[in-house]
Amino acid sequence: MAPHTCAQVDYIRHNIRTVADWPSQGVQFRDITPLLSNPRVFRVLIDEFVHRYFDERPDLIAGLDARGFIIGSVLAYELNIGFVPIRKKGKLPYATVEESYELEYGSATVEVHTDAVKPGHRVVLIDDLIATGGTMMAGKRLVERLGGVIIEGAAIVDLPELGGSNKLRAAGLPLYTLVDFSGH
Ligand SMILES: O=P(O)(O)OC[C@H]1O[C@H](OP(=O)(O)OP(=O)(O)O)[C@H](O)[C@@H]1O
Ligand SMILES: Nc1ncnc2[nH]cnc12
Repeated sequence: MAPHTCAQVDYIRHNIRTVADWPSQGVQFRDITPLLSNPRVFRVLIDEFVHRYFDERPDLIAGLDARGFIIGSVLAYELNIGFVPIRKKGKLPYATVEESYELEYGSATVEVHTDAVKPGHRVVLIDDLIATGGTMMAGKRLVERLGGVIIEGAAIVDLPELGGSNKLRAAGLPLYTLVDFSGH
């Protein structure tokens, strides 16, 4: 399938809203909700990821709570494969494994059901954004603890100045991101 063009990536970039000093002073929050509310740009966005993974035939998409659920579940549906939610602690009812990590503005623990990923399953991890990389790294560890094999981590936005994408690549996780934001 056709790879994306600059026009498609620019269209996505221009529909991400930046909110200064939210949720705390000094944070430039990259808000993806305009990508979701406009059906044309939402389709372009999802198609980017569908094209990326169509020939790869992963077994599962694992989405990170909460914004990774929005794009991850639609992507899994389009690829006709299963979706696994990696949730913030305390929301999943069955047996789980968990990992804790630091965020740009706080700390968190995520968990996944122990039967959600089978040994040898080929998994794409997806989220909206990579900042410090802590969330994606925790997702990687969870999938690998269950015996899954991660094809790639994917996100709409990378904030390279926060160092997460470099850290993840150095830890052996290939990454696919559509839009970089640096500075203000
Ligand atoms: O690379 P990191 O430093 O880990 O940061 C990226 C994560 O932070 C945001 O989620 P947040 O924890 O704010 O939760 P939300 O999706 O529920 O809003 C974002 O959606 C990513 O999941
Ligand atoms: N700057 C940012 N914008 C949106 N989501 C984030 N998650 C962590 N840092 C973020």
